[in-house]
Amino acid sequence: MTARILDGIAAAADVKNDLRRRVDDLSREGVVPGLGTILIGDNSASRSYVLGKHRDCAEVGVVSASIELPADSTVDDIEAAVERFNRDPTVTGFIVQLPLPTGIDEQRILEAIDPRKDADGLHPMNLGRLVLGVDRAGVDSPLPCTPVGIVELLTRNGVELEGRRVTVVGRGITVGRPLGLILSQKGIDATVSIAHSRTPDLGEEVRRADIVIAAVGRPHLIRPEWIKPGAAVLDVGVTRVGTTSTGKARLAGDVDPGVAEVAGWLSPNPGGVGPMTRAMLVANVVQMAERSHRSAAGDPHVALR
Ligand SMILES: Nc1nc2c(c(=O)[nH]1)N[C@@H](CN(C=O)c1ccc(C(=O)N[C@@H](CCC(=O)O)C(=O)O)cc1)CN2
Repeated sequence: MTARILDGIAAAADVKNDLRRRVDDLSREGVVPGLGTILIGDNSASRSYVLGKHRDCAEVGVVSASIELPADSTVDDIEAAVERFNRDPTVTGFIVQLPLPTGIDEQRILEAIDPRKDADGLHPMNLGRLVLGVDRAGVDSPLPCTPVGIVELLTRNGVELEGRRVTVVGRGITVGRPLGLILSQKGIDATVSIAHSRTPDLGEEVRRADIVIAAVGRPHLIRPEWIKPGAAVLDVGVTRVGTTSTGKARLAGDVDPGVAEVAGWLSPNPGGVGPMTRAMLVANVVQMAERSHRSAAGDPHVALR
């Protein structure tokens, strides 16, 4: 068997086509959604992801602004940048690119973001709403981009989630933890296990899964012999494993390439979950612009707090 490809570039293009129409509708009402990004330090992968986010915004007519700070910035410097975007009316939603330089308290920075402008859905108020399974007055809170991108990639390819066993490998804040909550929500109804670096027999956890999502950053950790034939496998993690002869970074995903011979579906890496993460960020920004426009127009169902 050779796995069918979960093509993130194609699915992200479809998502962006839908978004372009929503952005056009907003612009007819004089509203232009705006993304802000804050990049601290000189991590080349982070820089490339942020550039991709600005490119995606431009493709659909969302404007974007960036703040770049040096690696030796203090918490106060970063909080000042966050405050600038909190107050900037042209920025509908913004993100602080992670990881932050060593020594910076990530939680403190995320908590400084106005939850109404939290385009990553990583503010404790928005994550708390996800845990509780509640919306504000029927208005969805922003959800973290990679988990929602994974759900979209699966559903757009017709991979059923209801009643399926999903093993998520990784318990980080941007992927594993929120993904487990989203997949087990009412309406999606998957049965989820979260495995991690201390799981005693990872192979055993992966073997029972209909869907495996690997987000740990350990090259080729997921072995072909662990995969249930026909399962869907999503490769999220990426690790730099050296440099090519032309000096470019050589990258490896979390999934061994041999998995393609056993799985029913496989997301390439690159070209799978990454483009969907970016598309979902643009979707969050557009949704936030729609919400604040409706609220300003006096829609009683949009109570913003
Ligand atoms: N503030 C955030 N920081 C981080 C997040 C996040 O969701 N919010 N997630 C990851 C990184 N990430 C998003 O920022 C991200 C990772 C990968 C890609 C992507 O498009 N990958 C491409 C390859 C692109 C390239 O090589 O330059 C692909 O997979 O095809 C986008 C976003 C950690 N930080």
